Amino acid sequence: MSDDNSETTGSDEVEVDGTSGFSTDFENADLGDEESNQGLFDDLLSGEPIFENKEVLRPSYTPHELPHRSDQINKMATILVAALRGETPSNILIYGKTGTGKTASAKFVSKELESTSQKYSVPCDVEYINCEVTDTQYRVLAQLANKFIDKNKERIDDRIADLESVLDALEAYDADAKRRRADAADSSDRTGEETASDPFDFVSSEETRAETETTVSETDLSAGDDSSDIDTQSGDLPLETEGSSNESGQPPDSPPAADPELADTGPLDRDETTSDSAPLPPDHPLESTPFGSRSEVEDRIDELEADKDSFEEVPMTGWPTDRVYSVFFDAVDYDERVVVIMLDEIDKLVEKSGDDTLYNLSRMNSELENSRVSIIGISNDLKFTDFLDPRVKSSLGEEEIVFPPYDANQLRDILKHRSEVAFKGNALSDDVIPLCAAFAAQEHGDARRALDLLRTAGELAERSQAETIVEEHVRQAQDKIELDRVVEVVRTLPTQSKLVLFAIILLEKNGVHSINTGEVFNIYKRLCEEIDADVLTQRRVTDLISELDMLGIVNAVVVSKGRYGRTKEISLSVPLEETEAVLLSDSRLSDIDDVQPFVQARFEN
Ligand SMILES: Nc1ncnc2c1ncn2[C@@H]1O[C@H](COP(=O)(O)OP(=O)(O)OP(=O)(O)O)[C@@H](O)[C@H]1O
Repeated sequence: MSDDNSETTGSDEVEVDGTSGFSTDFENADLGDEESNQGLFDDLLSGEPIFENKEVLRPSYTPHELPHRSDQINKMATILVAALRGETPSNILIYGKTGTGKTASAKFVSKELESTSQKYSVPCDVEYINCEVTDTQYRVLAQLANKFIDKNKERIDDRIADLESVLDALEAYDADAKRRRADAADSSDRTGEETASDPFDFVSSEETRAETETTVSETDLSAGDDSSDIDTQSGDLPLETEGSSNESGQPPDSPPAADPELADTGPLDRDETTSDSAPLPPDHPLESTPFGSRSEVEDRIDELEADKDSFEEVPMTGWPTDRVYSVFFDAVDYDERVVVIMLDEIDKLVEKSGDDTLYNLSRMNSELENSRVSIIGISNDLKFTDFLDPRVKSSLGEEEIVFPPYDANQLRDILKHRSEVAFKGNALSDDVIPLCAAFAAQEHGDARRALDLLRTAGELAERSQAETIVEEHVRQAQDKIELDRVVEVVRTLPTQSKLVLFAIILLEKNGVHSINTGEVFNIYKRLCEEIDADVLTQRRVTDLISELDMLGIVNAVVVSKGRYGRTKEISLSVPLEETEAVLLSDSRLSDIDDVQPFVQARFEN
């Protein structure tokens, strides 16, 4: 490239001189950009977009409405309402095939549960874990421990803020008292009369309530409980447990704490130094608190700060599991509350690391003092409980909720709801939703698949700059999704299976129909030799062919050959060229250059 400026600017008209060189270059660069823009994006931008909001068709979107799931949602709510009464809800196992709305429904219910618990100031936390991602006991416990530590810290901050505002109120109250005292002294000086007693003497917050023998009214106590139920040593207010429910005299559905903020200051706030006489005046800032003096409030703040500092986050690896468990346990039990732990894809956790996590979680309640834990397990494998310890199995499956597959009509409703938000006014032709619903219902009533189809059809229509989505787009979308699935399955096959599949492809490519196992085996052997791979026995290769059949990549049918016995006839069930391309993208298989001779040699053995 030349150093000459006039050349690099690409325009002869531009003069470059020592003084104006910079600005001329700059202007020219703009011009150059404009000229070099070939409108790559302009065409695409010019078409009216079909989508109003594509995000609502993505799996990550949580819908506000879940048609055809009200039975399951109501059943979950009926079980979980116990948490709002301070009782422990039964554990729930949710089953159903993929895409039947299990996760969406469980998340919907837990959102409602949390917001209702906030509305009534009943402490209840829901934690969601996807066990496909978090699939060992260590990781599950560490993630839960850290989440509860964060929640505890947040609550402590709220409590400290509440207590600080009590201190502020005390200060203002004292200042006011002082001022009024001074006013009173002034006026008595002026009248020359002696004040018999100072009406504000006893209300100064500098003095302890113990000194003035004041008391805390019963409504000051958290959750409106009868004070006789409070362990005056620890200040704990035990949650109702089986058999002991209602011993506190609090009806299960009684309204929550009269003053949530102060109830929230925690079990330790109950004051042991209070006595029964001489109540504080009703407008005193400590009147509605369990504290007897400013210093008690300050001590409580210090205590909370110390608690906060004592929490130690669990690292994602490296600790012994029992230490992680104990941090998790303490974090959960720090506060009085009901905790619902939602374990999605719970079968993956059991498959990967056994049932220890579930065993530990399900026996926690017998040891927890302040809180209670309830588990919701979600699985699309109906048989995973067969691998569980019987104790875990019976504890986890206290309640079971089944999510049946959607039929085509139900899928149609679901798609209709979403499409109203997802697409522009007339973007859908009439037959699109019924066709997407029908395809997905054939699959196994999978709403995710139906939504994917609709979104992909929309994208294909958008790409072809069509104004409306039509049936053809849905069919193309179906092929594309199917191909994407095949590509993913083939890409992740083990090398030996890839070699078997490659052998089948080579035979098909060379016009061999009704391929039998022996033919596949001969070509497979040659391919192995070519890339120096171990050669499996013909019996193993037959097994691999059956696996490919189960994955839907090949079709293997047993046919009778009369007196020659029975044989398998194998054919490819996926598009040949695309599958071959995926196989050849594997670096080992791409070493095979000229495959023709192998196929020609197939009858030689
Ligand atoms: N009744 C419904 N109404 C609206 N959308 C739904 C409904 N059921 C499922 N969906 C949507 O279908 C998709 C899949 O649902 P979800 O993730 O809840 O399925 P799942 O049963 O948990 O599947 P998996 O077992 O594969 O996790 C999500 O995008 C969800 O929003």
